Amino acid sequence: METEVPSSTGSRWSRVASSLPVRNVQDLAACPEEMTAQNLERYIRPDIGVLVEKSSEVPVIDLGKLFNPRFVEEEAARLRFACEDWGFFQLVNHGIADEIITNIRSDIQSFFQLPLEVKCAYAQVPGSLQGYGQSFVVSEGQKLDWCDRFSIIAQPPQARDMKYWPTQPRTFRKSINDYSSELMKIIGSVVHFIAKALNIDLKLMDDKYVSQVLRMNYYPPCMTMAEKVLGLSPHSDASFLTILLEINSVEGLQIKRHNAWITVKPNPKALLVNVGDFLEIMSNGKYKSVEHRVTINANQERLTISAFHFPSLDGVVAPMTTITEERILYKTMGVEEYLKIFMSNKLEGKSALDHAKLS
Ligand SMILES: O=C(O)CCC(=O)C(=O)O
Ligand SMILES: [Fe+2]
Repeated sequence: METEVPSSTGSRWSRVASSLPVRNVQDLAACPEEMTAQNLERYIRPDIGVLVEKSSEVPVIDLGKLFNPRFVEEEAARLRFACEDWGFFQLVNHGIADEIITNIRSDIQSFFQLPLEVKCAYAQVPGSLQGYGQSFVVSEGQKLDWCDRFSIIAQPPQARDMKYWPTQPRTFRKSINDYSSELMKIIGSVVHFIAKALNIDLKLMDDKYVSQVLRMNYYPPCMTMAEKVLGLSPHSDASFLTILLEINSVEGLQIKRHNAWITVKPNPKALLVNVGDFLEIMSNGKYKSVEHRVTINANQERLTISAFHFPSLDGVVAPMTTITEERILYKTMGVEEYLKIFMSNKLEGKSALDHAKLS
């Protein structure tokens, strides 16, 4: 492996996001004899809760309609409602070529099928955010997620450590690169319509989505106690906007709504977009960064790729006084400072957003 020192932006990211090492769950789940009560103890949650609603549909937004003068007004109103009321929407007619989606799906599946040592080797990038395993493991006693993740910085081009990106499967770098670039275009369009909906100058949002971190999530099935573990603990995203692609249409994502957990039905044609903490702060709470989590299946694995879009680490995010005549509810937050709070053990059960709220 090459040992060149990654770019300074890369190492700054890694200072923000360090994690304690834990065992890979894909490996654990593949060894029935190791699925002992003792080995599973750190994953079992006493508090999963059963308030699950199945019926409600996450709003669907058609990107084609937003670009069509005949439909734009109606569709923009639906976008506004989705961001205010749900914090989530399914983006259809997004325009990414089928081939690009098919390739990223197939390469992520192949990547997670590689032997553990191979995947781990790709993760050993000194001073970089790139990593394989679980993020956010900050204390020895913490409950663990039933999930393995592989993260990389994908944008901006000068900050990514492309030379360390996996070369297996052979087409992986190209698939990641193509998918990442397409998302940058889409996010630009979505932000354009969000700025319109909020009635603010688009320029004020230009710098809010320049960085993109991709996280590929692998949730193994858990035969023995699927209903007692979580793939991902409840959280809101410390991003401006997140775009999720479900790789294999296996259910698992739940959104908190009116104090119940709503299971999102996979839609292979859609990208799932959600408002992150930075957009909540910027919109002075008008748009909501909603809590979500991932549950586990007994027999089927689930795979997804999350794309988190952020301002640059040097940036700040402040509530836009023009959006609202109401009282300012959030502090001006440095992006790096906020991410450090989000990923640190200083939360003491509070959400990172609480640190951004003015009392
Ligand atoms: O994998 C999923 O369904 C959700 C992932 C997610 O919420 C995240 O990566 O922040
Ligand atoms: Fe998330």
